Amino acid sequence: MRTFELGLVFGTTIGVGVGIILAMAIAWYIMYRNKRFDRSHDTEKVCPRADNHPIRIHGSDSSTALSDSNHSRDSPRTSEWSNMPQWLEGLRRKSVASACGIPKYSYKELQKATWNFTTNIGEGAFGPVYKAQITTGQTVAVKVLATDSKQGTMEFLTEVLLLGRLHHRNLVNLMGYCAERGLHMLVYVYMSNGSLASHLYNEKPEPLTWNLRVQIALDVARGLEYLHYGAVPPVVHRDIKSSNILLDHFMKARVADFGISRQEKTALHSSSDIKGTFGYVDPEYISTSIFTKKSDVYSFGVLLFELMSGKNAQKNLMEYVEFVALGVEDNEGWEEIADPRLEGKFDVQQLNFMGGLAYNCVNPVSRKRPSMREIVLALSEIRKPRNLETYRVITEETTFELDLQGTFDSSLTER
Ligand SMILES: Nc1ncnc2c1ncn2[C@@H]1O[C@H](COP(=O)(O)OP(=O)(O)OP(=O)(O)O)[C@@H](O)[C@H]1O
Repeated sequence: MRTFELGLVFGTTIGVGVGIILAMAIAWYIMYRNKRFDRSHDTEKVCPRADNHPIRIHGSDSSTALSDSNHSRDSPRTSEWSNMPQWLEGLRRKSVASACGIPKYSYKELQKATWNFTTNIGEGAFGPVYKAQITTGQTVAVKVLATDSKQGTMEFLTEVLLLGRLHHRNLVNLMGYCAERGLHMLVYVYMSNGSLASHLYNEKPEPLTWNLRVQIALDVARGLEYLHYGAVPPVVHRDIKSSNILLDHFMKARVADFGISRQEKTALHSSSDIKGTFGYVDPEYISTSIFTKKSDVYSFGVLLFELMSGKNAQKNLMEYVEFVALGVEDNEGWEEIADPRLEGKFDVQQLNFMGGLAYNCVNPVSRKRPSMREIVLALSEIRKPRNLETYRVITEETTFELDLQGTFDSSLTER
């Protein structure tokens, strides 16, 4: 019996010992592989998983009311993974690396492609933008994020992952990134016809035709509709304005500047955390500090008035709109606002419908504004000259009412 007990103790000790040695060997092997993975820069792609890392759709602003976009922050997996030892976290990253598929460019590649960063095409709040020709022969735009950025590389990569997931013909899609030498760069599709602002404000000789303006409005609406309803998690843009609408070779409009942290951007009031661009910011957001999809709708309404009037939103456009609205009655009167550069060449009915739609978008009460889905539907019908009657029927049947002086029935709308 005693011999049996001794054997049992001996056997257990050996078993535990072998188990510990085995576990240590496995841990060492995983760490070794992980290190090798981290070293292999050349083929590395962005790898943090959005559903495991808190995604700051637009900075660390916790007031964002778009609960869906904060979904990952509270997901059970976040806390599960955040307690993981570093070596296992590294292994997890490796396991999802191949799924990311966002090309990584080296600093040298982009340095060469931009002729040593001499091909500057503009400067935004994030930093300079360069035109570049990459090795495939494709022309791209390289946005260098400001070097004083407080954003860490991991946060940057998380955002790149989010941006890389967003693909739509009306978005300026991300083509790659670079995170090297303390610099963060984003590589975008090049938009050869510049910004909508540059076309509206006399920088280009030819004024935009009315039909093109309607098409641009619809393009932008579709891009925003995708961000609000097609993206997972949904994305609120937070800075819709004419300089963030870019035009491609075929004058197709695409929404730019979505999904990047806004903490570096100019706050409207130094004492508050309100972000956005003067002239476009939802007044309800200013008073509540809560940003919703409807805040994007407000900015889109301002953009529609900009398209109709050719007036700069940052130069008292909305005061002018309120003045013109006083003379609007029974769907008529918005023609007063028409851009003089159109020289009267526009469809009065279409312009009046667009005026009514825009006015609903800028309703001070956010829940009375239409959703981007409703806006796309309305603009698609406005665009078809013979379908204004159909448009009226659709708007009536879908319970919202395009009442120029009134508001949308909020039964279809949401925050
Ligand atoms: N993909 C692109 N293709 C062509 N030009 C671009 C592209 N992205 C940006 N630009 C140009 O670079 C300039 C700066 O753009 P950026 O988006 O950084 O700033 P912004 O939108 O003008 O201002 P802010 O950062 O305050 O919103 C703009 O003139 C824009 O037209």
